[in-house]
Amino acid sequence: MEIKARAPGKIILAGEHAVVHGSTAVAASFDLFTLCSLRFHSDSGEAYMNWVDLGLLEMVIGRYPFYIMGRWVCYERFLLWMGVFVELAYNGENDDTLNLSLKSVGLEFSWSVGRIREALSHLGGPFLSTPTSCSTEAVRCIAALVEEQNFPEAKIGLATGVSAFLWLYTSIQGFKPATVVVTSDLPVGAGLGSSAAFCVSLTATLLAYSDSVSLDKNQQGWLAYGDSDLDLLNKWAFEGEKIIHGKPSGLDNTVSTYGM
Ligand SMILES: Nc1ncnc2c1ncn2[C@@H]1O[C@H](COP(=O)(O)OP(=O)(O)OP(=O)(O)O)[C@@H](O)[C@H]1O
Ligand SMILES: C[C@@](O)(CCO)CC(=O)[O-]
Repeated sequence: MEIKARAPGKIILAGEHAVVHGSTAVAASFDLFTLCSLRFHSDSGEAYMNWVDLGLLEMVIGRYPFYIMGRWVCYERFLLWMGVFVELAYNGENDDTLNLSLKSVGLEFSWSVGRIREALSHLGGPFLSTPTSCSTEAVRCIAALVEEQNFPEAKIGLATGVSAFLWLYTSIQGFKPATVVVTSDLPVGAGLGSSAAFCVSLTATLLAYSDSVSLDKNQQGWLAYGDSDLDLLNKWAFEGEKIIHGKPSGLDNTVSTYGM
């Protein structure tokens, strides 16, 4: 199953920047969105595992030639291995990786989940229902994972977004192979809240896959989060914003979460 979530940008009508120092601001969301989609590889992985298990079993049985109902077993084995190869070809993506595709900024990343676990599992997540700040130690470990990706120098400003992704993903979903694709209508760094829309849409897909929010996934079209779920979403998005901004006021993620 693939889940998609979208979150809008924001515009500040009065109080831009002063809001960071505690002043009141007036802001609104508007109809440019960041869209995030998430698909866990294990959705198709079970079938693949079954074929491999069967294949291994057959390898053992196949060593001993015998007849079943007048036919040689090796005929069965041929069919079985054909099945394994077809399944492997189908599930080319069914590996142990976490893939992040940032379409609108032209960046692609892929980590082995084993490597992410090695770097981050000692931090104690997943935290899911308890929005948790990225500690200095976590920042250091995540920075190592980002550096290993040979981030293009010209786009190094976007590295904070990738760090926020790794923190939100592992804190909410732990260490699962998946593919995440992000597209956006919003220009980056233009004061229109692209970082908040990034954090909100990403968090919304991650939470939608958890038991912490209640969504009727049988409904067609876009679903809306309920009030208490929006609160959890907003708090996690704020933790992502802190990684990107340092000391944000929380206005951007709040407008993007509760906006249109
Ligand atoms: N579509 C996206 N894909 C990846 N990262 C993104 C995306 N949009 C925003 N970001 C992250 O957010 C950062 C931009 O945040 P920044 O605060 O500089 O701009 P903004 O959020 O557009 O503006 P403002 O906060 O003033 O409204 C990027 O450097 C990147 O880390
Ligand atoms: C308003 C904001 O976009 C800063 C703009 O200078 C972000 C924040 O509130 O932290």
